[in-house]
Parts: sequence; C-alpha cells; structure tokens
Amino acid sequence: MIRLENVTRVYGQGAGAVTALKDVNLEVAPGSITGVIGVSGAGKSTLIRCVNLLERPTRGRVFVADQELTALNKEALRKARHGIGMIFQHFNLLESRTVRGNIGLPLELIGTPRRDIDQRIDELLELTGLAERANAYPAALSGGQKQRVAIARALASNPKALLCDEATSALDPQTTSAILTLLRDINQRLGLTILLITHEMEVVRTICDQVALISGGALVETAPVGDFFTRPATEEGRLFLNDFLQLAPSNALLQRLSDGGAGNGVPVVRLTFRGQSLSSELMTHLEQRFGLRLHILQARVENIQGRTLGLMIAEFDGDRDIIDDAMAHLHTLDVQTEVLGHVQRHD
Ligand SMILES: Nc1ncnc2c1ncn2[C@@H]1O[C@H](COP(=O)(O)OP(=O)(O)OP(=O)(O)O)[C@@H](O)[C@H]1O
Repeated sequence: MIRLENVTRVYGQGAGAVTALKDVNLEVAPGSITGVIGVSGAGKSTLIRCVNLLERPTRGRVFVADQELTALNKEALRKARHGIGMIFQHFNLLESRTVRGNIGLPLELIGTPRRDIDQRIDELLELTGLAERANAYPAALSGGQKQRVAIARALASNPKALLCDEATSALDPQTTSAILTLLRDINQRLGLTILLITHEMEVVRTICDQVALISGGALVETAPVGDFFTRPATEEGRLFLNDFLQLAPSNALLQRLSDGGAGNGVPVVRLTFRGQSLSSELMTHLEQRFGLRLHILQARVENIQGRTLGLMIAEFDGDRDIIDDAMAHLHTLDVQTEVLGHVQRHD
C-alpha cells in the first residue's frame, strides 16, 4: 500500500547540508500498521512527510496505493492526497470552527455537496465517539478529544492510508491508550493502512504489526513486532529494546563490572529467551545438567502481543569449560546470551 524506494532527503547544500534520510526502502502492507521508531533527530518526521510529499525526496520514489506520487504533477498530487489522511502531535485544529466544522472542512474544500458532508460528519462523530461534542469548539475539548476530531477529519475523504506523526506524544498514558485503541479499531473496521512515527516503544508494542527502526537517517531494521521484541536483528535494535525493557545493568552492577574480576572473575550474562521456557526452569536445568552455580541479579517476563519474552541478568559461576558448554547448550535452546563483563567471584 505504501512503498518507499531508495528515498533520500538532503536539507540544505554544500558544507551545511544535512542528509536526513539515506536510501530508505520501506513497504507497508495493505491493512497493516507499521511503526517507525528512532531517537530524536533520526529522521522520523522527514520520513513520514515524504510519504505524502509534504517533504519532497531529493532522490527516490514514493508509491501509495500503486500510484507513484513522485511522478505526479501538482494537480494529480493534490487529488492523490485525498487518499492519504494525516494526524499530528498538536492536532492542528481550526480554533474558530466547531468539531463538526473541523471534520467537514476537507470535504468543503473539494466541493462535496452539503447534505453529503453532514451525513459523513455524523458517521465520523459516531465512529470516533464524539457525537456529544459535535458543536463544541476546540478550546473546550481535552487533548484526547482534540485528537479524535483530528482523526475524524483525516478520515473524512475515505482515505486508504493514515499517517500519524507522533499522534499520542502530547497525551497522558490513559488517553494515549484510548487513542491507540481507536486507531486499531478503525484499522480493523475500515481496513485502513496506518504508518505512524513515534519515539515510544509502548506505542509500537500496543498496536503495530511491523516495526521499522531508523537511525541516523537509515532504516536499520524492519521486522514483525513480535520478532523485533523477542529477537532484534541489529545492535541498534537491541539497544532500543534494552532501554525500553529497562534490563540494562543496574548502577550497582555497573560498578561491580567496572571493578572487574579479570583472571578470577565470574561472567555476568544477559539472557533473552522466548516462549514458555520460564526463568526458574531454565536455571534449574543449567544447575542440574552442568553443575553451574547461577546468581540471578535482575529478571523480568514480558508479554508482547501474546508471546512471552524473558530477560535475565545472571552470574555464571563455574569452571570455564562448564560455562562454555552451558552457553552452547543455551544457544541450542534458542536462548540469546551476551556477556556483559566480569565480577569478583563470590566466596
Ligand atoms: N527543514 C530542515 N532543515 C534542515 N535540517 C532539517 C530540517 N528538518 C529536519 N532537519 C534535520 O534532519 C534530521 C532529521 O530530522 P527529523 O525531524 O526528521 O528527525 P526526527 O527523528 O523526526 O526527530 P524528532 O523526534 O526530534 O522530531 C535532523 O538532523 C534535523 O536537524
């Protein structure tokens, strides 16, 4: 439904030029929700604005619903944009218009007959749960209600795709959750394809089917959400995930790691495992089979879209051969291991 081919966007020229997007290839399947995630300045806004050509790529091609937008003239592009809705972090409503007036605006601009506009507004008020606020002005609405109006307005011309630019970043967690539920609902009911950008992994985890990680303008990893959260393919992906899951070593552990235990030290290992292999079973197994002494330092279990993800940091205390054998065995069980460093052996 949405396809970016080798999209590059450079701002400015000469020595001051900034390459905000580098050769980005991205495909969003019809009816799916894709989340583009990345740190501030990674290029997320530029990417999403390139989809409807609010930002024109310096190089590369953009397709939406099998139409190459980058090949269209001004008039054809204006028409094509009716098929692409967009919502923003700060809602961008007209303060001088009521909820009804805001929702109907895109249809007025394309000359839709008044009766059809009113009927469409009624449908959208119903869909977004705003019927009782129809005649209110934006100033009287909460943030969540304003975003609902923006969603209704974006859907007015029956778009096939919806672009969401940090749509929940200005909202509190409870309102965020309600707006994400609404987006998932319209995705399913209308078969709407959604591309969103966010710096919040929770948003991706809650509603996305696919995640695309952008770093320094390049798309470094694209994967189904369940795969990304349980097995990121890149170092950037792992760092992002560790930040989110907060299974970074605690400060106390970092101090012990920096004091080190080289020579006589015990490895500290971060384990990531999927499925039903719960931490206690895994530990018992390693202790019984290899005679390894394990000290669990940090652990948690997460449920990501119905899949279990276990994370643990543990000291592996035993002879080097035993540790190597245990690590090899863990890999056969599809448990990822990462040696974070060494600490002094317990006496
Ligand atoms: N109009 C512009 N002129 C010059 N440089 C720009 C412009 N817009 C963005 N940039 C630069 O391009 C890079 C990518 O910016 P972009 O806003 O796309 O990132 P982002 O991931 O959306 O960041 P944030 O989450 O902070 O909005 C940054 O280095 C930014 O400074």
